[in-house]
Amino acid sequence: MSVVNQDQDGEDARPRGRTVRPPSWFGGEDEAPAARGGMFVEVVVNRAFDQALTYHAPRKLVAGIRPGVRVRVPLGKRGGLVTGYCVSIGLLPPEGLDPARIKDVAEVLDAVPLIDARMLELTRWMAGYYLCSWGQALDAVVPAGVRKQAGTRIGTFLTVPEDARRAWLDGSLEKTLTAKQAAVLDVLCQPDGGMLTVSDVCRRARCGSGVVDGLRKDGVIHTVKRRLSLEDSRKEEPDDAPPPASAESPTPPPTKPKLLLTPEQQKGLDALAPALQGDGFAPFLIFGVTGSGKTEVYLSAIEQVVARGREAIVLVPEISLTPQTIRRFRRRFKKVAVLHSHLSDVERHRHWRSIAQGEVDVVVGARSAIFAPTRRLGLIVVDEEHESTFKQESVPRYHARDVAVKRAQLEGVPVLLGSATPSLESWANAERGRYVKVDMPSRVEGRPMPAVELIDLRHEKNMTGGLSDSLRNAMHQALDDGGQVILLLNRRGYNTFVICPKCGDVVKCRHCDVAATFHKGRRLLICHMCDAERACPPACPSCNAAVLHYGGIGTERLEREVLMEFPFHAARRMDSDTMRRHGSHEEALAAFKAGDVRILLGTQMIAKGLDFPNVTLVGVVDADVALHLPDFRAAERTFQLVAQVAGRTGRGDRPGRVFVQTYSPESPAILHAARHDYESFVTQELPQRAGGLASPYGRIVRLVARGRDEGRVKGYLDELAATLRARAEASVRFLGPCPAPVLKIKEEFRFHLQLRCATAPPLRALLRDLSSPPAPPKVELAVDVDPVSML
Ligand SMILES: Nc1ncnc2c1ncn2[C@@H]1O[C@H](COP(=O)(O)OP(=O)(O)OP(=O)(O)O)[C@@H](O)[C@H]1O
Ligand SMILES: [Zn+2]
Repeated sequence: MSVVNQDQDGEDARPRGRTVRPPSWFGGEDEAPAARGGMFVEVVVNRAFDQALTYHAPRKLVAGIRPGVRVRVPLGKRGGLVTGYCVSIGLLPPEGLDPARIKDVAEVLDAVPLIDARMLELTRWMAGYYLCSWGQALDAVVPAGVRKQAGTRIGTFLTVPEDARRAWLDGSLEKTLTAKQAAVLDVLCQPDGGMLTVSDVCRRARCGSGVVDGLRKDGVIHTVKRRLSLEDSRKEEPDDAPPPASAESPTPPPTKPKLLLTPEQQKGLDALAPALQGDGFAPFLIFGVTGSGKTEVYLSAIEQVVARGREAIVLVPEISLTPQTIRRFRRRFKKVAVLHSHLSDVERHRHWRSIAQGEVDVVVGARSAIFAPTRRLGLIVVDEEHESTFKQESVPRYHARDVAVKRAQLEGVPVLLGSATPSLESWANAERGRYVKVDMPSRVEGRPMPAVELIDLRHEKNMTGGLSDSLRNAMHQALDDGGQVILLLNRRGYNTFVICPKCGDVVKCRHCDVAATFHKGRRLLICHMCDAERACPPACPSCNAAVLHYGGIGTERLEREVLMEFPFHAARRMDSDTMRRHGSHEEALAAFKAGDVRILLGTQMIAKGLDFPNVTLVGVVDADVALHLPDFRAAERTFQLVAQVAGRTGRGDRPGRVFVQTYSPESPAILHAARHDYESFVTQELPQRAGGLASPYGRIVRLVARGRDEGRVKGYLDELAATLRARAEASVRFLGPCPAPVLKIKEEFRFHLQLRCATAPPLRALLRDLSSPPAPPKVELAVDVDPVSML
């Protein structure tokens, strides 16, 4: 039970409206603060500015204040209270600061620190690296549910003050009380009477609450308010609270014996062994083709670490948090916490507490699980390390893989980055000797990689509904042979654009500068940027021509084609339109696993990580979707997507086939993906990056200004760019400012500026302070370090 407010009684009795003592500026009439027995604390608040602020903790708060607890402190001219994190404590104020001008901490919010010293260090690194404030980084680390103490509540308890207790014990008090009042005192002065609510006391003393009220008015008993811990809050309100989301999941009985590692897996594990047994930072890149059994290596590595009494954090992309993945961990470890984005605040708080209390061995989760408050971390694993979803697209714009490497370094533990298609950044780090590369070049059980055929769409005559004759025939064959089929089309909706054949205008979203997508099921045009809907216009909005042409194929249209062509085989579409409901993802994958669904079609959510042995055919309906985006990673993304989806087949006893439909069969990304040849792709792609100082040869910071007034946004970014140019070292290269590839989103115009440099320090020095010129009203500036999205 954590005590937040030990003030006896008073709390309730105080006249309403009286607030906490106003922040005091130490005036001349007071003694020096240190002389009053206080301490000086550095506090970080969630504001855009970077420094920690110094406050004075008065003597009564000193006992409860420690680095990592949250405090309420006055901020600004009016001294309104804000919440911040105490990051350090000292007896003396920082040099040069007039102690007389230091304000008081008003309240300490946490009984135990929410973050430890290493997390403080990690967040400070994040602030410096990602050019955000320390407070913003701290708030990202501690989940909202923990900050709000979701699931706990404040209870009111009765106590007997010391003088009354003595009077009760020597019998002098009893004479002045009625029988019922005496019964109440009797209950409260019992050894277990320390933490009872009014209703507890009334029940035990068999009296009404009026008796208690009378005693309170007479000052014989007092009330205290205390925040109940999660567990006690639950005990107090059994009907109110949801059943505990157990961090310790019921462990399903092991249905399969543990796999015997293949020689290649064993070799990989042997390469990790010294690091797993040692105490030091050791980063590895596990480069293993699809189906090489990387997960098995992670599991064995984690076993070694858990056997030493340490904990492991495993990061996976959110879409890979499938029941299949979770089962694989739960079969092997008793105490697994799964952190996914559907957790309620209360569930997240419970997981967080049980991890912090050392009750969990393995934390499996998406991006933010990298901040899990483990006590004796022994290993971090980042699976599918190339996935762009590890990057957070709001402040702090961190990349969980890179934070994982930093955290491993600070905690002195090994970190495993695994992928069949590593990011070029990680690959370059391995080449430069920063990471140790562990190769797993073949599939388990000697299974061959699937044969890939490229279908050149320029020569295909008979394309309906997105399927070429060859792909169609291959599907028939695979299904007739009892196999299952995966079809990837990374574009949802029915038609991807609506165009006027007369004037050539495309119907756009009313709020964004993008073509609206036709969703036939809903008979609407929908914007994929802002989700705004509009009715299908009866005529061209620009020239009023009566007939509009609907073109471009999305998953909804593909589904219709598949249903018509294969009416006797159950098909399922998986995209964010059909998978809205919580649990629908699991349900669809279960039906596919059971063989009830024979054709699985969808967007990238079906392309990665799935392990279904009966899939004998994969079709990539349009490999070019991302190939021509204005983004230096377009080729890399295309390669990864095609190689990953191709890897979903041939994972069982039967060989797999892959058909890739493309208009660019000579493009290196597609050609090398078809040959499962990562290294040739990289060899070809890296030199393209070097010249432009693109990552991994250069560090990039992208500044995006946005606002409703186009001229103002443009003017501001131009001015900012000019200011920065004047200050920048010669080694910093400027790209822009110019309109962002998507000029307008949700009525806001966007301009961007990229700064590139071979090393990070000149960029950081340049961008630390972006306060001048100040952004005009209603213009926002986003600073994105190591940007992943360029649109
Ligand atoms: N030693 C082994 N013996 C037999 N089967 C194994 C062994 N190791 C792994 N497997 C099986 O091989 C399949 C692929 O393994 P896993 O999912 O770990 O591959 P992966 O390298 O993570 O692939 P991907 O990158 O494509 O997701 C799984 O079904 C797994 O159960
Ligand atoms: Zn829109």
